[in-house]
Amino acid sequence: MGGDDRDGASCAHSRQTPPGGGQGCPWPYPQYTDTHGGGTGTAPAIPTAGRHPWWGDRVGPSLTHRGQTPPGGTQGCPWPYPHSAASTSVGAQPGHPGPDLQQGDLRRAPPGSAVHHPSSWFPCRYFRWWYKKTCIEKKSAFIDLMCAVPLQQIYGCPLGGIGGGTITRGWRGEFCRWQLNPGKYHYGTVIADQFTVCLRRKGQTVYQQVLSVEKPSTLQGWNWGYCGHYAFYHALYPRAWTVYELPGQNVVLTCRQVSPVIPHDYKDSSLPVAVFIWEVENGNEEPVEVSIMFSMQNGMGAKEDKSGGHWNEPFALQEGGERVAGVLLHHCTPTNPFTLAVAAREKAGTVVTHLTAFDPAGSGRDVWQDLLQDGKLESPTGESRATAKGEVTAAAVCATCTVPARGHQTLELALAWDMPRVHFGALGRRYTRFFGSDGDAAPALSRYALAHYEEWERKIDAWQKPVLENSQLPSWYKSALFNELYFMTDGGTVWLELPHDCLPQELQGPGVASLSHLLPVLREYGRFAYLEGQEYRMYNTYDVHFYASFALVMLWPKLQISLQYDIAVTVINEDVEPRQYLMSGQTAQVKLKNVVPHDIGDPDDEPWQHVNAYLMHDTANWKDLNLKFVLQVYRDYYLTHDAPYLRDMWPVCQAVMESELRFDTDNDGLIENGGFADQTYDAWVVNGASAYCGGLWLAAVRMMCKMAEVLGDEETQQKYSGILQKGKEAFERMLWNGKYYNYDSSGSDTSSSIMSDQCAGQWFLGACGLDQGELEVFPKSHVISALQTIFEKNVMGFAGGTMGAVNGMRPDGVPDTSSVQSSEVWIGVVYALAATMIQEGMVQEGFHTAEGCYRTVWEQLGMAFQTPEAYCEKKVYRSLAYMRPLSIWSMQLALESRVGRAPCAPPPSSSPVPGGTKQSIGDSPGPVASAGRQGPCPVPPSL
Ligand SMILES: C[C@H](CCC(=O)O)[C@H]1CC[C@H]2[C@@H]3[C@H](O)C[C@@H]4C[C@H](O[C@@H]5O[C@H](CO)[C@@H](O)[C@H](O)[C@H]5O)CC[C@]4(C)[C@H]3CC[C@]12C
Repeated sequence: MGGDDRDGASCAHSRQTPPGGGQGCPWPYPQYTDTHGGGTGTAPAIPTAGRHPWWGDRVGPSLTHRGQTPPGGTQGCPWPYPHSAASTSVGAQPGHPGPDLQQGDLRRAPPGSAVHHPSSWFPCRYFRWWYKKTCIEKKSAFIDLMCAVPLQQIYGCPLGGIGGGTITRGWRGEFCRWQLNPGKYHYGTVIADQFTVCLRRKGQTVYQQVLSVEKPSTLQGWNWGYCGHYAFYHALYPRAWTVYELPGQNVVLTCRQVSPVIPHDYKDSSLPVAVFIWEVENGNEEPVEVSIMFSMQNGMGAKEDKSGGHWNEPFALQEGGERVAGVLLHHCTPTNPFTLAVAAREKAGTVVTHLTAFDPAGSGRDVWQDLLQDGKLESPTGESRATAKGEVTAAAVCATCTVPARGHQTLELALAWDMPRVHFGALGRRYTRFFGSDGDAAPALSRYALAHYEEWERKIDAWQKPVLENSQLPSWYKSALFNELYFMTDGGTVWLELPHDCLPQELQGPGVASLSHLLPVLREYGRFAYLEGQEYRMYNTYDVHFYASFALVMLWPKLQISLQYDIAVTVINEDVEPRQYLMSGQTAQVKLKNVVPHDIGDPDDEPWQHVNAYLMHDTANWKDLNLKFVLQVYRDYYLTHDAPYLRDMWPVCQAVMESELRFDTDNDGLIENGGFADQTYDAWVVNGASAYCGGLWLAAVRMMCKMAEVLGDEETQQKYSGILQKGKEAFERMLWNGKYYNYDSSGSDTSSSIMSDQCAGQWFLGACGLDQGELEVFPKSHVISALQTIFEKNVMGFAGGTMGAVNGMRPDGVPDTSSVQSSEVWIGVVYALAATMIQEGMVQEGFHTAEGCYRTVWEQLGMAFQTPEAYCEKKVYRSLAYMRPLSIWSMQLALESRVGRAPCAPPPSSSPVPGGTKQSIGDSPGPVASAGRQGPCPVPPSL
C-alpha cells in the first residue's frame, strides 16, 4: 500500500493540483442532494462557471473563467497546503443525483419480533414517555425518534477549542451549526455571518463581493452570489483553508481558519476562539488596497436572537505590544448569556474599522455603501441601543491593508465567545480558570488568540507532520485520522472547572474515601464530557466511549483520567429512584451500586448528579460496561504510567468485577449474556456465552491478573488467574467453531453469525501488549483465523468490499438480519477492527477495511464532519455526528506499536525479579513516545 491516492478524486493533492483535478466535481462532495444550510429558506443556488450570472461585479471586468487552476497554487504560497485535507470546490456540483438517504431504519419490523416480544411494546412506551417529556414537561428528548435531525451535506471544520462551545462552518463558508449551550445543537445558517472583500486601486473601489455563493432574501443590498468554482475548501482539523480567486482581479485570497486544539495542552485547547488568517496575494503590477469585512449577527440564528435586550459595543485592547480592536455583541438571554467578539489585529500597515450595529434583517445597503466608499467602516463610538423584542442586530469589523505590486500581505481576524457559566451545576467553563468568569473575557480572548495562533500552528504542525509526511500512509487515512477529531470539540463537548472550595463529599457522595487523587485530578484538569452523538444526547456514554477513548488517552490523557475518576465515583454511588425501562417495560432503580453507568447524564438535566439518562434498558444488567471500565483502567495505565491512578482505580475494578461475576451463572469462569440486548449492540439479542462479551470478559480478567501483579496483590491475582484458566477453556469449547468464534452459544438460528466485533477483547489486549507468548488469552491462530473470516465475509462479502464490515454476517455470506443492528455497519467498530487487524499483522486488510468506511461517509454520503454511528448497505444511516468513530486513533496506536515492538524490548516483565521484589508501580509499563502522543511517527512496516 502506498501513499498515493487510489483514484484522482481523493483528497491528496499537490500545491499545484486542484482537488478533483479540474474534472467535473472535486472531492469530497460529489453526490449531495441538499446543499443548503437551512435557515434562509431558499433552495441552493450553486453557480457553474458557464452559466453563473455575474451580476455582482459592478466595477470589475467581466468574468473570465480560468477553469480549475489551482487557487493560490503559486510557488512560494505562504500557507501550508495540506496533502490530506478533506477538500472540495466551493462550487461543487452534484455529479449525479445524490443518495436518497433516510435516517433510521425503524420502519422495518425485525424478523421474529412477534407480538409477545416484550420490546414490541416499545413504540407505545416510547411515545408515552416522549409525549410527557416534550409536551408536558416542555423539555427535549435525549433521543428524539419522532424528530430526527435532517441530513445536510454542508459541514466543514468546527471553530473553537475543547469544551467551550463550537460553531461549525460549512465547506462553503457558512456559519451553520451552533453548540454554545453545552450539548444542545442549533442547526441553521446565519446569513449575516460573512466575510466580504473590497479591493481598491488608485483610490477607487474596483471590486466588492460577499465571499458566499448564497443569494439570500435579506441583505439584498449586498453583492452575493460569488462563483463557487473560483474557491476551494480544504479541511484538516483543527484547521481549514479556503482559497478564493477574485475573478478578473488577479488577486488570490486564502482564508486559513485555526482553532486551538492542541494535544497535551490543557490551557489553550480550552479556549472558545478561532482565528481567520487572510493571506492576500496581489498578482498585479500595481498595489491594491484590500479590506476584509467580517460581519456577525448577535446570536446564533435561533429565536432568542429576537428576544430583545441584546446590544453591541466597540472595543480595543492593547497588551504586550499587541493591539486588537473590534465589536462585542452582548447576547443577553436569561439562561447562558454570552458575548461574541469579532476582532482584528492592528499592526503597522493594517487599519481596523467597525460598524457597531446594523439590521441583518434589512437590505444592508448602509453597510455596503459605507465599505464601498473608502474600503473602511464608519467606526462610530459608543454602544448600540438594546434591541427591542422581535428585532435582531449585527455588527461588522473590517481590516484593511495595502498589498504592494506582486506582493503579499496578511490580515488577521478572530472570533471569540464568552459563556463562562453553563446551565447545569454551578460550574464555570475550563477557560475561566485563565480568563475569569465575569463574562467580560471576550476582548482578552480575542487578543490572546491573535497573539498566539502562530504558536498554535507550530504545535499543530509538529503534531501532524510525522503522519502527513509518512509516504507509506494513504491520504484518506491522514484525512480520516485528523478530521474525525472534530468530535472532540463538536460532540456537544463541555470542559468545566471545579470550584476552588469544592469538598470531597460534594464529588464523591456518601461513603467514598478511596479515590485519593480524585480531587487533585479534577481540580487540576477539570471535568470533561462529550455526547454519545449530536442526536443521542447523553454525556460520556461509556460503552461507546470504550471505542473513542483511544483519541482521548493518546491526545489529552489527563482528560481521560479525569473522566475515569468521574465514572469511578458513580460506580460507588447509587440512585434508588425507580423508573420504567422502555424496552422491557420493567421497573428498576436508576443506578445500582458497584456497576458502571451507561452515561453520566443528559445536558438538559444535571449531568454527574443524575446519571443514566438512557432509559431504553436497565443497564445494571448489561454485560459490557463493567468490563470496559477495567480494560480502560489498565490501558490508560499502560499508556500514561500514572501509578496513583492505577492504585485509586484498583478497588473500583475489583468491585465491578465482583458484580460482573454474578453473570457467570454456571461457574465455568465465563460470563453469560441474558437473552436480551444487554450490551452496546442494544437491539441485538445475545444469549448464553458470547464472542463479544465473553471475549471482553476474558480480556478484563487477564488485565485484573496483570494489575494485581503490578500492585502486588497476590490473593486477587490468584483468584483471577484461576478464573482465567477456566474461562479460556470454556470460551474455546463453547464458541470456537474451527474458523471463528460464534456470535453466541444459544444454538439459535443466528448463533453462528460472524460478528465483526468478536475480537474486541483481543483489540484491547493487543493495545496493551498483553497478547504475546504466555500472556496470550486467545490462541494466536484462532485470532488470525477469525480476523481472516471477518475480512472475507463481513468486509469483502459485503457491498463488494467497499463499505467496511457489516456487524453480523451469516456463514453463507448473507448479512444477519435478525436485528436492526446486525445488518448495520458501525464506523467506530470498523476502525477498531482495522486496528486489531493491524496489531495482528494484517495491515493491508486493516487499511482496506477502514478505507471503505471513510470513503462511504466522507465521499459517497457527503457526511463530512458528521460521521454517523451506522449505515446500511443501501440508503439508510443512523445517528449523525457520533462518538464511536474516534476509535480511528486506535489504528494509529496499532501502527506505532508495530514499529515500536520489533526493536524495543517488551514491556518490563512484572514477574517477581530476583531478590523477591516486584516491579514497582512507577516502572515503565508500556511505550511512551509515539506520533499520536508525543514522539515522531514511526513508519509502519510493510504497509
Ligand atoms: C424496539 C425496537 C425493536 C427491538 C426488537 O424487537 O428486538 C428496536 C429496534 C431498533 C432500536 C433502535 C436502534 O437500535 C437505534 C437506537 C439505539 C440507541 O442506543 C444507543 O445506541 C448505541 C447503539 O447504536 C448503543 O451502543 C448506546 O449505548 C445507546 O445509547 C437507543 C435508541 C434506538 C433508537 C433503538 C430503540 C429501539 C429500537 C427501535
